[in-house]
Amino acid sequence: MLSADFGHLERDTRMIDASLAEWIHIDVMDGVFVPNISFGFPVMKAIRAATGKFMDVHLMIIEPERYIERFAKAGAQAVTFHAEAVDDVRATLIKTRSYGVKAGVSIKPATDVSVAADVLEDADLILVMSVEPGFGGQSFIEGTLDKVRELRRLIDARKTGTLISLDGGVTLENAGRLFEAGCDVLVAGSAVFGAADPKTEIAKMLEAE
Ligand SMILES: O=C(CO)[C@@H](O)[C@H](O)COP(=O)(O)O
Ligand SMILES: [Fe+2]
Repeated sequence: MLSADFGHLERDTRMIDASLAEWIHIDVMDGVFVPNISFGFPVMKAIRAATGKFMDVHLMIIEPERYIERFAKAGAQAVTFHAEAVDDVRATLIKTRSYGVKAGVSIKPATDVSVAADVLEDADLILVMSVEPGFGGQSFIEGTLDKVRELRRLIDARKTGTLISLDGGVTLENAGRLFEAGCDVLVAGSAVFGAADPKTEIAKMLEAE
């Protein structure tokens, strides 16, 4: 939703609600963990009120453990924090699950995949960043696909059922090979909202699976 028209947030949320997209992805930025500020609880609640879709909250904030419970109470169904923002990734995942939501951990492009691989048993979702977090509309970083392949192999071998989500620079052109590399979820912002027909664009991306 970062790429939505905030002047018409309800309209854009309802448009995604009527699409084939299964999840709505909410990017929360604090201007400290990343050099950009997006929005917080009131806006998230407005989005929640306009859709029944699964709400996937991506926290790009320092000290995320202070706010996870509030996001869960505000209607999030998955809450993902950044591994780089916490001292103890496993403990934060366990705490997140205790609030009754799916627990996700995200890794920045420069963060080693082992940081996520080490906690698969306690993670419902690994969010692999394929751009530097902070802004929509950036180009996909190819090197991140190796992380997806490695996580796919480990998740299948250890049967943890953890979902792999890829976030940043996803387009209709690359969606097919991202699914092929092992992604379960693709997050697309500018490619959807910048398309002439966003709903058709989403449908075509899903056909690429
Ligand atoms: O978390 C982020 C950016 O930090 C993403 O969710 C982007 O907002 C995705 O936007 P596109 O790269 O698809 O434009
Ligand atoms: Fe995101």
